[in-house]
Order: sequence, then structure tokens, then C-alpha cells
Amino acid sequence: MTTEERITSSETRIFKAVFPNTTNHYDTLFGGTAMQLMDEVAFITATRFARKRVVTVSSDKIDFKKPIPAGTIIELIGKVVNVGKTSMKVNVEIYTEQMYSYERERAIVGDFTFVAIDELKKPIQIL
Ligand SMILES: CC(=O)SCCNC(=O)CCNC(=O)[C@H](O)C(C)(C)COP(=O)(O)OP(=O)(O)OC[C@H]1O[C@@H](n2cnc3c(N)ncnc32)[C@H](O)[C@@H]1OP(=O)(O)O
Repeated sequence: MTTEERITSSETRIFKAVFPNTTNHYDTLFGGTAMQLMDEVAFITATRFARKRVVTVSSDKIDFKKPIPAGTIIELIGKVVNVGKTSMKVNVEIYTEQMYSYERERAIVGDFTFVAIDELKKPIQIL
């Protein structure tokens, strides 16, 4: 499989309903919960790309562009955007979808870097 094919096939999408247990006192998705979900989808994407053990080494700037109201659906999309020697960068976007219409907008975006490691937790080549 080429790198491009691996990038395409490892793109990962997760849907969640924004229920009250994930919201804050503004009745919007709590930022910390959003970041946890983003790290998780980024981890799954990196693992599906490398098919090796990976750990998060860094997260870049995360932009919270729009609030995510309770009672909406969110879609998280993880995509590998850069492949280094032992590290790779995964871009994560969160889209908000209304439940009863087709209205949809990009709400949060950020990048996460992962390193592939061996049994001794030492960095190894991604590819
Ligand atoms: C899924 C989870 O829950 S993981 C839990 C949270 N994460 C962790 O616990 C990881 C803790 N950190 C570590 O174990 C170590 O720092 C490791 C294994 C990730 C890296 O070990 P190091 O000895 O620092 O690695 P090293 O300096 O050789 O760098 C390895 C790669 O990471 C990159 N890298 C290291 N630090 C950073 C950083 N802060 N930002 C971006 N890239 C980085 C390097 O550029 C290098 O990339 P390349 O090989 O593609 O050129």
C-alpha cells in the first residue's frame, strides 16, 4: 500500500450525541471533553495508519471556533497530514450537526503528533 493509500484508509470518523453529561454550565460541550475525544480519534487514526504501538508526544494549537450546543450530534474526523521518520501528525476536526435538519458547521480543529514505539518504549520507524 502506498503512503497516500494508507492515509486514505486510516481516515477515522466517530459520531457522538452531545448529551448533558458532557456539557458545561453554558449548556455547550465542555472543552476538556472535546480535547479528550480529539486525542482518542487521533490515536485511533495514527494506530490504523501505522499498525504499530503509538503514543501522543505533542498537541498543537486547538482552535475552538464555534460552541457546540447540547442536543446536537458531533462528528470527529482524524486524518494523517504528515509522516516523519518515527513521528506522524494527525489533524482532527469536529463538526456539529443539528439533529433535525442538515445544518452542519466546523466547530473545533487541532493537530496531534504521535510517535511509534517498540516494546521498550523507544521510537521506531513509522513505515
Ligand atoms: C495513547 C496515549 O495515551 S499515550 C500517553 C501520553 N504520551 C506519553 O506518555 C508519551 C511520553 N513520551 C515519551 O515516551 C517519549 O517522549 C517518546 C517515546 C514519545 C519520544 O521519545 P524521544 O526520545 O523524546 O524521541 P525523539 O527525540 O527521538 O523524537 C522522536 C520523534 O518525535 C518527534 N518529537 C519529539 N518531541 C516532539 C514534540 N514535542 N512535538 C512534535 N514532535 C516531537 C521528533 O521530531 C521525532 O520525529 P521524527 O523521528 O519523525 O523525526
